[in-house]
Amino acid sequence: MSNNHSCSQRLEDTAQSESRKQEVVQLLKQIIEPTLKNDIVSLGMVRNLRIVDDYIYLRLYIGSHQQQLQTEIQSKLSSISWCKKTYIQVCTIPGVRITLAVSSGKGGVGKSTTAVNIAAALKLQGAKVGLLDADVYGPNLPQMLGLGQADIQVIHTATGDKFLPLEVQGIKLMSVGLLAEVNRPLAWRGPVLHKIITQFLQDVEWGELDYLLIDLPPGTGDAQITIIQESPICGVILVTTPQQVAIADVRRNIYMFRQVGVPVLGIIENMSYLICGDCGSRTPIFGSGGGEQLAAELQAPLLGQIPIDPYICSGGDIGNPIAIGDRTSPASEVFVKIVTALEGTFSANCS
Ligand SMILES: Nc1ncnc2c1ncn2[C@@H]1O[C@H](COP(=O)(O)OP(=O)(O)OP(=O)(O)O)[C@@H](O)[C@H]1O
Repeated sequence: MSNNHSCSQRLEDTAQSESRKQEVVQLLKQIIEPTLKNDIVSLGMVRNLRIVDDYIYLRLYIGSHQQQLQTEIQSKLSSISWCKKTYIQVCTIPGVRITLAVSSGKGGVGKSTTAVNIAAALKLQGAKVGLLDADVYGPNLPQMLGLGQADIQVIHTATGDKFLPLEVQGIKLMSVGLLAEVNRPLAWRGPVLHKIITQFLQDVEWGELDYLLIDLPPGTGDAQITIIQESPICGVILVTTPQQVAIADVRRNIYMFRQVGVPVLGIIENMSYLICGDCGSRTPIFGSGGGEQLAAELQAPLLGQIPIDPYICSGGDIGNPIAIGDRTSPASEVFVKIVTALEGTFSANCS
């Protein structure tokens, strides 16, 4: 009898907690992030929302310029009669306004190449840019920016010891590859991987950045999920090639972002076509239409279609990204178009 009673009491408590949670979510959805013009719940900024007794606990993932959202949340939730207090854990990367992830469903589609060239194109437009190479399975951003194995400096700050990013071509860079021994695979697993990644997210002294681009490992493993859950990512840029098999992998990738609520900002189709040096005609070597199909499916914009260009490959090998090294090339024009769209969305370049 008493067992039945405590059981039904527990069910009642759960139902109450669930209806309170819905009430909180509805109020939070009334708070609009002014630049992105969408509510903070849909933008994935509110995570780990829990109601315990008469207290609300949540994590707020924001850029350095969005601190006022904390006050707005407190004020909005103060109207709830049963709530004694709201506890907000603010998760931000100090000094960083906009954090974006660059992701792909599978390896080798040009995700790192795209991340480096977007960073370079943003830099050329006057933005302060950082690149976090979190591709633990194949960290190659240092090479793509012309850096060999360099020592990472650690500095003492008021909030503890921090890694100092390297600076190359005006772009700040931190890479798991810089911690690895040359020619040795990074064989981190489970808790060690989690710790290294969270340290990377929290313990780098970036200074003031308009954009931090995170080059994610391909696919949907532990490393990706940790980074997405632990960082204030405003949105993800998905890189794919035009063929169907690449697109199927991106679909799995998208599911992972939707779980956390991180919005997909757009699709970039890489290796879309080869331009004939003589007549300028375009040949779709790897098929066509994949990026458009994905964009339609996701209702996200197709930000750009990057041609196959031998300079992209050789520039990547010698550390001279095409967006800097050959600014008038068709590929560079696509990167300019992509960053113009990003700046239109975030209005982050305030220099
Ligand atoms: N548009 C392009 N034209 C010519 N070569 C390209 C192009 N995009 C990428 N490449 C080349 O393809 C190779 C793979 O690119 P990249 O390393 O950027 O892929 P990735 O998706 O980051 O791979 P992974 O995640 O496995 O590291 C590189 O040698 C790069 O120079």
